[in-house]
Amino acid sequence: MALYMKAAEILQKAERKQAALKTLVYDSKFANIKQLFALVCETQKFSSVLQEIIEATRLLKLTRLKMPLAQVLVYDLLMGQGLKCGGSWKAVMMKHRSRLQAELARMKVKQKVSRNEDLLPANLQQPHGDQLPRYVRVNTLKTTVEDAVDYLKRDGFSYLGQACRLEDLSLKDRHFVRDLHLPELLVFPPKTDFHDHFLYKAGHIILQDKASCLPAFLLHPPPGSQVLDACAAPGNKTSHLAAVMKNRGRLFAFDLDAKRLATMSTLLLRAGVTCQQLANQDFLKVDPDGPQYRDVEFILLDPSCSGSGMVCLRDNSSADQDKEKARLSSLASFQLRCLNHGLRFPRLKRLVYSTCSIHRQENEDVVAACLQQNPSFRLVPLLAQWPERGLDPLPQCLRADPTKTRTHGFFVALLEKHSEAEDGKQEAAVQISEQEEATPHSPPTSENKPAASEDESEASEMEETPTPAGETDVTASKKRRRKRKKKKKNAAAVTFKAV
Ligand SMILES: C[S@@+](CC[C@H](N)C(=O)[O-])C[C@H]1O[C@@H](n2cnc3c(N)ncnc32)[C@H](O)[C@@H]1O
Repeated sequence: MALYMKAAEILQKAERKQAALKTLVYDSKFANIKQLFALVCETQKFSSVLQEIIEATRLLKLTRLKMPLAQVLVYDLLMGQGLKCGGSWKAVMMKHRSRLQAELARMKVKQKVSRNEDLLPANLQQPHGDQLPRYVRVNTLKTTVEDAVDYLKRDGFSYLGQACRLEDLSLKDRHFVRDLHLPELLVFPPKTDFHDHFLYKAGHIILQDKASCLPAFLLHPPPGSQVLDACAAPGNKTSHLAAVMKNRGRLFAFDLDAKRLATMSTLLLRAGVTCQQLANQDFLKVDPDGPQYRDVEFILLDPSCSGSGMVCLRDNSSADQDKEKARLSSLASFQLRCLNHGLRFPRLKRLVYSTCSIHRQENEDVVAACLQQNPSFRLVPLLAQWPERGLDPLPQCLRADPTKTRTHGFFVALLEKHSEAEDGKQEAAVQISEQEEATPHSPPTSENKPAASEDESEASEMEETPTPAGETDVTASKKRRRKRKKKKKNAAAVTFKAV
């Protein structure tokens, strides 16, 4: 019953606009956050349907329930787990079950539809959280993709190989594939639950939406580098960065929220991350010229945003449009300040900016304003084969979207210092030689083109990868010198532990 009470409390607070749904769930300290989050999201999504059922059956009058709790209970009874969590209200609700079911059936007949989904207003009928594939990032700090695949096969999942098209990500039963864009990502049918799985509990796999894996993949700091994650908690991208860096180098991670940072510390420990230095600090107050940070070359900036891309968090109410406008404008100005601040780090080479927002105001507008204020930086064109581009005039950036990319809504831009563009190809070559030779997908640097290939799947594997075969001898010898230099640097690199 605690689950239902807590969900009702959160829905009521969200209705009063006390905070975003996600924040309320996060701050609730409820034991099973995932379960609570799913219940709250779904109840909110169906709230107009649930309200109609409750009113038509006069449930509030007959039971003395209040609307938010009634909505949660009716949702779980008719569309969810069937009130498996029990509690004192279960017996009461069971008495009214037939009438509630009959009312739901009557609504479907009236609207000539067969699924609960079809009762939703048109703007809510797009794919949502639990219809998206379950993405699983293999944590290469603890295992390999091959070993994870073998383990999952032995566990009864059926591996269909490498996906070649987006359609291959529509999976059923216990089938799974390797993602077509991100090499360490496995894709399962929606709602596949790994929370009790050994690989998850042991930190061998991380449950992370595909779009959210893009920033670390695209930034791709080489092992041994100095990297900064500006707004880091709860740390999925931080652990991904550490995996890309092979735990070598230094990874500064900041967050303002002490509680989220504490959660992050636990997650990083489970993921086997050792190169991090966490700080409960305002990123905007970090001194870019401070001696600690003067060698920072890569920054991941994933600041607070409206969360409008998170499918189950989409607020479809038309109320308070003025408030929403003001909120977006304040978020955008915070995001721009963070971005400008990030570009002040003296040795910065590349910065990746991402949001889980679908609003132009928080995405292209912020990046365009920043580029105007920082002419020494430019955008790196990202993954040529990614189907959803940044809005005009920034097609170099990526957007993600449930229908076009089968992910939550997301935005990513990669900014690079002009001077870096010149040796971008060499840098990429060094990175590639330092990664496993066989790594199928490599992230882009500026100006490189997808390698030509007649085989479509091979082309997608070689996406945005400069062709090492095309290097001149001079490039190759520079590469060797750089590699030797880097090896020396790595040997001297200090590994920081979480504080
Ligand atoms: C979108 S979340 C980051 C998610 C994270 N990158 C991940 O992948 O797990 C934004 C985070 O920024 C933090 N934050 C907001 N303002 C900040 C600031 N001025 N300095 C540092 N962190 C900040 C918030 O507490 C929140 O945890």
